Amino acid sequence: MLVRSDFNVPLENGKITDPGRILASVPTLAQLADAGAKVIITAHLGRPKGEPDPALSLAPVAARLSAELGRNVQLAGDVVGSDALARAEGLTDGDVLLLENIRFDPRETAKDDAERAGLAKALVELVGDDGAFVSDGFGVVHRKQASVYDVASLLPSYAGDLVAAEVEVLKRITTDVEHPYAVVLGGSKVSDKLAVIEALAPKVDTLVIGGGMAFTFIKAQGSPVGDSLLQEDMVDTCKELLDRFGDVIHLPHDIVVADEFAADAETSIAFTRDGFTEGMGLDIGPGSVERFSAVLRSAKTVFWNGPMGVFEFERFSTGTRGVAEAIAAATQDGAFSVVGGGDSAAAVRSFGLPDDAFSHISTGGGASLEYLEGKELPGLTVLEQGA
Ligand SMILES: Nc1ncnc2c1ncn2[C@@H]1O[C@H](COP(=O)(O)OP(=O)(O)OP(=O)(O)O)[C@@H](O)[C@H]1O
Ligand SMILES: O=C(O)[C@H](O)COP(=O)(O)O
Repeated sequence: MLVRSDFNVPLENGKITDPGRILASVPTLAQLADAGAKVIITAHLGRPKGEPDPALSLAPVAARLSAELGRNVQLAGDVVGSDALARAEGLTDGDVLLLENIRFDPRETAKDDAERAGLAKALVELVGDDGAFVSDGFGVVHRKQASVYDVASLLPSYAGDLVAAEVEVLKRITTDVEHPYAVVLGGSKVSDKLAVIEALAPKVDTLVIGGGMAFTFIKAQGSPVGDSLLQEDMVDTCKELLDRFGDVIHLPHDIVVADEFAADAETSIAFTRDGFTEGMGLDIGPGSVERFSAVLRSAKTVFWNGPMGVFEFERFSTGTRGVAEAIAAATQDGAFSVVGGGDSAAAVRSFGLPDDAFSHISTGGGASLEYLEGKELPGLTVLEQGA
């Protein structure tokens, strides 16, 4: 049995700082192993450049998964090479084998269909032609990649329990949504996530934008943003979005500016209307936290993806904490709230907020967003079409 999981967890000095995605994957894996399947798991970590990168090895994941499953999880030394093949052949019923980071193989993310198909075939060889595929990495179902998409057309394929549960929750915030509906976007995957704004803006009452996402908009408003994260080629798109949806989009009006990207950086507050020419914006400012919190507290439905700042550094975590607390307060007042994304979930947990402070903590960031956008998710479509 081949299982695609999403173990793309945050790491700090080789240590997993939030095991949420691993824990969410355990029930499906335990069920399969308990039923006596020979379980071969494929997953990615980070964005290696199509070649092995020891810093992005799945070794810490294998160790944590072994502990959570209460079974030894072997880690193959390669993706689909001789070690993976030998280990796969040696599996007995109930054994669990984790393949090394699938993105160490350039075919995983190749644009060329034939290249991806080559890797998918190699994965099938590991489980044998009479094997099956369980797609359980919800966070990655928006990627048309070999281990998510192509392999599903070669084997009988099923959605795992995690994927099914995530889709169920997201359905609830795409149909008959209770208003006011607020979506909060932040984080660093600017080019991925700017594209969803056009689709989401007409559906929501409020679109709060913070984190690295905000600076392309601030530049579009005509203010300099120093060395902040910026998607230069999207500045014109952001101008258009502000023209069309200016009444829905809420941008930070103040920013915490750091003199360098460091935990102990010197900081100052800049007003967005003036901008700043030196340093980089690493958090939303205190005035923005207050304004964003006020609007979020009165929402009846909230979806949040992407931290408001570099929350990993205490000094730049205030904005993310403020937004998290406001959404938790709205939830307590009866709002339906979903927090999505590896780092967003990690942020919430690092503030000591319990998971049940929100209606649902999703393992999908980009995947959830694209689902809400109404986009077809290749990793789900291929399951519906069948092998
Ligand atoms: N102003 C900023 N400048 C640079 N990085 C930022 C800024 N604000 C937030 N970030 C970084 O964004 C990262 C998280 O962004 P990301 O878009 O990956 O969110 P996510 O919740 O993990 O969603 P996904 O699951 O789609 O990856 C964090 O590591 C955080 O430090
Ligand atoms: O973190 C995520 O959103 C998923 O694991 C997908 O990762 P990716 O954005 O690098 O494809």
